[in-house]
Amino acid sequence: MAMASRTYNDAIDALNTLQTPYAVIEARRKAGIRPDAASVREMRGYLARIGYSPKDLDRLNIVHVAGTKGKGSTCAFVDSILSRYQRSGKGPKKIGLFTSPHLIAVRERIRINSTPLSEELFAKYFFEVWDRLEANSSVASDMVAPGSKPIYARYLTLMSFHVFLSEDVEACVYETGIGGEYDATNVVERPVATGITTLGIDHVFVLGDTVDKIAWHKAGIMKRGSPAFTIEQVPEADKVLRDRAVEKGVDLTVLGVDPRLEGVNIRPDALFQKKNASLAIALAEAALKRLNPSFERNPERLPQEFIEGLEQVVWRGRCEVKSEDRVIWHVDGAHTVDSLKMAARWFAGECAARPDGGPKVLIFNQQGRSEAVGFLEGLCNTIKKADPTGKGFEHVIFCTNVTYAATGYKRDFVNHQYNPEDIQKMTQQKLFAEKWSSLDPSANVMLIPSIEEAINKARELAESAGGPQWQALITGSLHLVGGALGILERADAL
Ligand SMILES: Nc1ncnc2c1ncn2[C@@H]1O[C@H](COP(=O)(O)OP(=O)(O)OP(=O)(O)O)[C@@H](O)[C@H]1O
Ligand SMILES: [Mg+2]
Ligand SMILES: [Mg+2]
Repeated sequence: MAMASRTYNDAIDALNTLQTPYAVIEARRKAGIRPDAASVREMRGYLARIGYSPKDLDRLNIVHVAGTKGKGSTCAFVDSILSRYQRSGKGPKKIGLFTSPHLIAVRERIRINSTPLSEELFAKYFFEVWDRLEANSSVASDMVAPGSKPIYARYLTLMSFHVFLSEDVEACVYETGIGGEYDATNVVERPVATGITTLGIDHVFVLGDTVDKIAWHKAGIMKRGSPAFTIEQVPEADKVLRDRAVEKGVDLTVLGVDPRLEGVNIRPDALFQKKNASLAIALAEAALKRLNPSFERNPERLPQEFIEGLEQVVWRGRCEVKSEDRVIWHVDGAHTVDSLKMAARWFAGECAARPDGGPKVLIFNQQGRSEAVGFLEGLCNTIKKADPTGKGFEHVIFCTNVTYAATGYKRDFVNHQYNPEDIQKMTQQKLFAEKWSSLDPSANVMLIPSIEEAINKARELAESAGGPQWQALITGSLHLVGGALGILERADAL
């Protein structure tokens, strides 16, 4: 692709061409083609094309995190703890953080010292990788097809290595994309530590439909010579993790909630988050030990840097509250059965603390996952049960992930992986609406095409009703939540 102009927007447009189109995804699904070891071999080939070997990645001192839920939160905790050591002059001078998916803009997936890469630097590194891939298009052709480019998520992973190596980052925290064994990030051979967060069911087509199959994939990031940590898991998952650790000769520690968290203000104040925090503590301790041999773990209490790092972490789009004149918005990007239960409990708790609050409104979407209809029952029942009057959501809005009514998607959210016709016809949302009406016939169920219009609808209803502030929950998809935050903050929110 010849490109005269090389702005951030040009980079995002070029990146979007690397998305696997919906038709190809469907064809693969039908043929039963799943990622396998070829994906990591391919990443090694691309690394060679941009001038690196997997050994170069050792310089980055990577903490590698896999899991079904809580990866991003755990990574953010580790990053935040390391950054406190940096400030006190006892930690790495530059810290990299690689997470997915993005909430508001693609560039937030690659951070240095907790700050998303600037648009300028993103564009610069994006096109450097692009040019190197083209200039060396036949290098390592035994590993990867000549002239090819990595698909979207793999391109960003590749680019992150180039960014962090070019910027002399001294420690990095990496979140896996999907799974572990065959994930693009698993090109990392010598991490400083690996962590596996809570396991559950997600990405069934790629990873399998039972938690033991899923655990097998996630365990693929554990590496001999690097300490591995996980938190208590359901027995089937626990067994697979332990068996694979033995097979690989890895020292795996299974952690309970860290008793040193007593008195530390973890938000939200929920067990799942304390588990994420406990895992993050162990990972940060392992990383600090590796970076600074004089670092000593204190088994009695957490150092101040840990406490501040945990209490002051910023991880957007998870359990966020925004109060407006007429509506209190609760925003959470949960999008699996288990995480939606957590989000529902959190919202129920917030409402219970406000017994005089107004009617409850739900804005929900989950695009492209047919099983998402099954997410609704738990959400509906949790809210009903938690309310002493038995009232659930009085108004329920299903919308698409299209950001704006007039201008459509923000560029960073263009997604070719979904069937455009389904979005146009709101096929998925109609299924949600039918299901909800059967779960709660008294709810006012609405179908609204864009996020902007859905938010405005809730505002209008609350405005015309008067009375106490309404209580809204926006959940089901990170794209929905990212778009909603941009609208609620009337800005790009980054
Ligand atoms: N340990 C956990 N167990 C269950 N739910 C969790 C856990 N940690 C976080 N969640 C829920 O999952 C949502 C997503 O959290 P987070 O971004 O940390 O996960 P992730 O593993 O990075 O997810 P993704 O698959 O989207 O990358 C949060 O909003 C929260 O409600
Ligand atoms: Mg996921
Ligand atoms: Mg994530």
